[in-house]
Amino acid sequence: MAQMRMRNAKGGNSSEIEKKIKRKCPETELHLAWLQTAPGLLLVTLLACGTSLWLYLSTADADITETLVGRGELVSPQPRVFAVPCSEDYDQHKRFPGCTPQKCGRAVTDGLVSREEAQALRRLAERGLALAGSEGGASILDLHSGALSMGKQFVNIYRYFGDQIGEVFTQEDFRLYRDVRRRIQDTIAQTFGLDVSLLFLTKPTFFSRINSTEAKTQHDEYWHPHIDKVTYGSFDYTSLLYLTDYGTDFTGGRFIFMDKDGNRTVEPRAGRLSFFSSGSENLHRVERVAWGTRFAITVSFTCDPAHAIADPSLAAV
Ligand SMILES: O=C(O)CCC(=O)C(=O)O
Ligand SMILES: [Fe+2]
Repeated sequence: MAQMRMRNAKGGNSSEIEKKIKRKCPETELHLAWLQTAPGLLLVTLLACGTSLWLYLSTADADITETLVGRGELVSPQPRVFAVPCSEDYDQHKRFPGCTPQKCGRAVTDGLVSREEAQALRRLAERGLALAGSEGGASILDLHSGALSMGKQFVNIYRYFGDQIGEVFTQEDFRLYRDVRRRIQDTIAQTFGLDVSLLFLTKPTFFSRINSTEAKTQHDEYWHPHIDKVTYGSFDYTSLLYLTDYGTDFTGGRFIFMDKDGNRTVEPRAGRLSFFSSGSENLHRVERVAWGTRFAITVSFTCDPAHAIADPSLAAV
């Protein structure tokens, strides 16, 4: 009973207040009535849409993605070059005149490695990785050090498989790797205006195989943003040679430059080479692979002779 009374009293109070408001501002009612007419509804709809669009654009800005090179394009013979100002990272390392990046940027070419060569390199990677592979979604094979993902860790193929490795890889495989490495080195030197003899292959250099299997260890988490010069130390110029096609062999797995004003992507394609200066001007990540298998090789170069490595070879066996 008491509650009923209270509700009645409250109801009485609120209608009193409404009456007072209407008495003080009769135009409020008029405005509300006008909004229910056809032009009024149109105006309300336009205002609502405008506000949503503004909200969308102002929050989506940071995620705007520009495709630098799409899967369907063929960039050949000259690389497509995108200049970016060099970061100060290189000041914290010893400088090597004629090599240390003074011009920074990224470039992509489809004219350096043929689809057939890419396929031969992919077969090489498949054969090597078939010997073991990670339990999670990312496996690597480093022909220089011999590191191969196995379960949750790595083994050294040269030690673990001994002479048998000569039955998995041929001299021709290593010749092809060497030949492609030389062409990449020449192209990097030409594009960045370097003396090619001052540029050296550095480690790690590895084949990667990525699929959508759930990560089991940190080694499987390939998608984190990173700076190669920070992650790998010796890198001055990074190159990535893709061995499979985005959209056909796999989905997701695009390469993403994470610039302050938005993302810029490179869509992998078999035989496509992407290369860039390794400092923080080229912060990047790999989009998670959603479906299929992505193969690539990371081949990188240093200006510091102390970090130079020899080409991988079967002589290591
Ligand atoms: O495979 C890629 O596209 C990128 C790999 C990468 O960022 C790296 O090896 O440092
Ligand atoms: Fe990287």
